[in-house]
Amino acid sequence: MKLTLVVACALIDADNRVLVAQRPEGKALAGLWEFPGGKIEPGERPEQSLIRELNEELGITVKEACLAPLTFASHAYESFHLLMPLWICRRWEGPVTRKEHQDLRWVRPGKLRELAMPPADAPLIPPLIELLGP
Ligand SMILES: Nc1nc2c([nH]c(=O)n2[C@H]2C[C@H](O)[C@@H](COP(=O)(O)OP(=O)(O)OP(=O)(O)O)O2)c(=O)[nH]1
Repeated sequence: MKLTLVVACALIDADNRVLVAQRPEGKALAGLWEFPGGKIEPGERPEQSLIRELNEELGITVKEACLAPLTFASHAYESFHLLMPLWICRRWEGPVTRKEHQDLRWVRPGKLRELAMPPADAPLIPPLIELLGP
């Protein structure tokens, strides 16, 4: 089984809402709501990858010191096993802008279950509710 490492981030706003992004048409899991992030490129440290992805996907600049690890997902998809650490971030520079996704939404953690998310993401919701409230 191929192990795929993906880095992801829950951006958190002043009202303790979390940013979720709708995956583009034509990609795997299209239309599902995910945490911004992506695959690590060769030679990158995970935090560097995440900072790059957040800039490419949302147009924001994040300092490494503003990323805090929260939890991780480990999920067997049909063709690979996903290992996905999730960081949280409350501080960034620049406006959050939709660049690659179909749509962006700020949602209370307790509402995440109402969104269609990738199956790997379900276990990430309780730690967010624990941290931020429902
Ligand atoms: N960024 C992100 N990816 C997720 C989440 N949940 C989840 O199962 N994934 C999966 C979907 C993809 O298989 C993989 C992320 O890869 P990606 O979005 O960078 O790449 P992709 O599938 O578009 O494929 P590629 O064209 O870049 O090769 O992780 C999530 O919450 N955020």
